[in-house]
Amino acid sequence: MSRSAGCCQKTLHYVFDYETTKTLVIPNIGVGCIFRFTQLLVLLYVVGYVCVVQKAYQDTDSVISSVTTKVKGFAYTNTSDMDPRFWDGADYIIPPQGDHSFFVLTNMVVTPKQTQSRCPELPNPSTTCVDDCDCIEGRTDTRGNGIQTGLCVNYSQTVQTCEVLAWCPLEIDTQIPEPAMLAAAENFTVLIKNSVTFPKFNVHRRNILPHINSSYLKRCEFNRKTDPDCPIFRLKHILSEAGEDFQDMAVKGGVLGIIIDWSCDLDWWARKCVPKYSFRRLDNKHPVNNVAPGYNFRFAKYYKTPDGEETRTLIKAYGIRFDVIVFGTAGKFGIVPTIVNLGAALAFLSLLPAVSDWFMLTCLSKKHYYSQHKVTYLSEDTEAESISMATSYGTR
Ligand SMILES: Nc1ncnc2c1ncn2[C@@H]1O[C@H](COP(=O)(O)OP(=O)(O)OP(=O)(O)O)[C@@H](O)[C@H]1O
Repeated sequence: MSRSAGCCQKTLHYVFDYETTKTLVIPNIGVGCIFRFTQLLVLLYVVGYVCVVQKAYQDTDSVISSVTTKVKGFAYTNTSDMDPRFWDGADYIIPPQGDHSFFVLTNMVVTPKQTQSRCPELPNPSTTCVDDCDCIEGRTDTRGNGIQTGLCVNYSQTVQTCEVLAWCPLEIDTQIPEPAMLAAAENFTVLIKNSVTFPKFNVHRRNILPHINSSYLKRCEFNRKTDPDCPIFRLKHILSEAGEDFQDMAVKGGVLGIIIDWSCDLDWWARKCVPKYSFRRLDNKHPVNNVAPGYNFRFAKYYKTPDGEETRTLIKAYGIRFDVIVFGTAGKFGIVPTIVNLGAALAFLSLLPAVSDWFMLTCLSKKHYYSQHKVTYLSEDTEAESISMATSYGTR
C-alpha cells in the first residue's frame, strides 16, 4: 500500500470512527473519594453560593427613587461681627427647598454695608505699589476684588496698594470665626422622605413605613438601636455615625453622605424590604495635606438706603452639604435565570469525571492497567475473533 493511501485511510478512520462511552467500574477507594469529594464541592458551591448567597435564581431590578428633605431647629448668635440674631430654617437652609442634597449654614464671614465705590485692594505681592506707575488702569485679576483704577493709594499707614473699583469695603476672610457661629446647628433635625419603585416588579415603598403614624413622627428621632425606622435624623447624630465631630466640621464646612440602601428580596422577605441607613464623609479630608479644606460659597443680600443708594451685605457661607444617596436592587424568582444557572451547575457536574480520570491515570499504582482498559478499539477482525470464541465456549 502506498504512503498516501495509508494516510487517507487513517484520516477516514479519524473522521468516521464512532466513539461511544463504556462504563468502567474501578473498585478503588481513593478515586471513589476524589469523585465524591469534588461532587460535594460543586454541590456546596451551587447550593451555598449560587442559590443562597448570590440568589442567582432571581430576576433583578434597580431602584428608582425620589427624595425630599426638611430641616428644623433654632439658633441664636451674639457676636461682635453681627447684631444679636435669631436663626430658623428659612435663614440657614440654602436654598430653602431640599431634595437629594441640602446645605446647612454653620459658619460665616459677614461684610455689611458694601457699596459700589473705590477702595484700596487687599495687600499681596501683585497689588502693593510705590506710585501710580505700578498700577494699570482697567487691569483685573480673578483672584483680586475689583478693577484697578490706575492709582496707588494708602491701604494703611505703612502699606500702599492699587486702588480698585469694587464692592467696598472689601471682604477680609483671613479670620474665620472659631468655634463656628452656628454651633447650635448640631441639634437641628432633618426629615427625609424617600419613595422608591422597582418598576419591573411593580413594587413601591416609602421610608415612612406603614406602621408610622403622625404622632410617632412628631416625637421620634432616628437611633440605630432604639428607633431604626424613624426618618428624622439629628445632624450631630449623623456626623457621629460618620465618625466626624460636628463642631470641627462646622468651622470650614464639608460634604456628608446619607446613604439609603434598598436591597430587597421580594420572594421570602418582601415585608422586610425596608431602608438601611449609613453615613460617611464624602469630601476628602486628608490628614497630612490639608490644602483647601471644607466647603464654602458666597451670596449677598441687597438693600437700598433712604437716599436711593444700593448697598449689600456679603456673606461667605461655610456649612455642611448633606447628599442623600439612594441605591439598591430587588430580586424575585425568575424562570430564565433559574434554568441558566441549573444548566451551568449540570455542566460543572459533567466535568467531574475528568478530574477523577486524571487522578486514576496518573496517581494510582495500577494506572497502566486502568489506561489499557480505558479505551477499547473494536476492529472488524476483533468482532470475528470474539464470535468464534463465544461459539467455542458454547460447544464445550
Ligand atoms: N426636621 C424635622 N424635625 C422634626 N420633625 C419634623 C421635621 N420636619 C418635619 N417634621 C414633622 O414631621 C411631620 C411631617 O412633616 P411634613 O413636612 O410632611 O408636614 P408639615 O405639616 O408641613 O410640617 P411642618 O408644618 O411642621 O413643617 C410633621 O409633624 C412635622 O412637624
